[in-house]
Amino acid sequence: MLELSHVVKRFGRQIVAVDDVSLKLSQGVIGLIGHNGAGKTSLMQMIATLSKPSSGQILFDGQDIVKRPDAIRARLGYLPQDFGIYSNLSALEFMQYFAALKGCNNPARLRYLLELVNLHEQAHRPASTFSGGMRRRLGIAQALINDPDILIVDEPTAGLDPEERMRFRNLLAELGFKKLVIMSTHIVSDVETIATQLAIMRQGRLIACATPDEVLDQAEGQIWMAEVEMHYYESLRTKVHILQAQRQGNRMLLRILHPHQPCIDAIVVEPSLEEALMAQQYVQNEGLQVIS
Ligand SMILES: Nc1ncnc2c1ncn2[C@@H]1O[C@H](COP(=O)(O)OP(=O)(O)OP(=O)(O)O)[C@@H](O)[C@H]1O
Repeated sequence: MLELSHVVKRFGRQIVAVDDVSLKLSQGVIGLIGHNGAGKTSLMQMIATLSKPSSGQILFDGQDIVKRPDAIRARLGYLPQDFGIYSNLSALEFMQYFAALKGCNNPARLRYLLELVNLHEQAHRPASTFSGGMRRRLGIAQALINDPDILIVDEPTAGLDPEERMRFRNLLAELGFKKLVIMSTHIVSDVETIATQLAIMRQGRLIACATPDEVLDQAEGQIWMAEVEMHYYESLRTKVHILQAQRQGNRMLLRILHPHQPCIDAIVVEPSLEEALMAQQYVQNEGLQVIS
């Protein structure tokens, strides 16, 4: 459905925000993961036709979206990172406003969407009084007005409380059964349970694209747990990559990233997805140091 081929986005001469990204996506939830400045927003804005690639090509159902932006715009929903609601419109009026902009005249659909995002009981309340999570859910509802095939959501869970986060995740997971949902985040737990694929970006480059299980498999045998004396911890930490250190009296309980047993008594453990992603980025970036 969506095919990116050698996509580059430059800002001026110095900044390469997206660096030679190639990717094929169909339906499901794609978790676009990367630190601040990795290039996630720049990539999403190009897919949403809000900016053009400096080079490379993005095809939607075989059509070049730079040459034919309308082809994808009609089938796209977009929730930007800084989606703000500042007016005194009620939730329903807000939806009606966006529906008019998108040429949709279907009151039943607007009611259905407010129900879908669980805001139907607040339909007449001013949206400016909504919590962060409610605003984002309203943002999703407006992004779905045209029943898009592709839904792009940029850091949608930033600033949400745990319950709102969970609701939001469930909503995106449901949508991902039928549509292509591209969700950017730097919080792994946001996509851990719902992503069918993870696209991992670092400094503009796509360093991996794999299912969560594949990412976990690749880190198998590299995450270790050890309990060590404090003085040993001090020397060990300069030689291996410590993912987590927890003090327990005079000892330290450690989770360590290493290609083989990093110290006596260390036992290999199942990686969490976050650890597996760190393993992947670490290997790509610095290489694992082998201690003798
Ligand atoms: N309009 C712009 N002009 C100049 N540089 C830009 C512009 N937009 C983005 N950049 C730069 O491009 C790089 C990638 O930024 P981008 O916003 O795409 O990253 P991101 O992964 O979405 O980060 P975040 O998680 O903070 O939103 C950064 O170095 C950023 O400073």
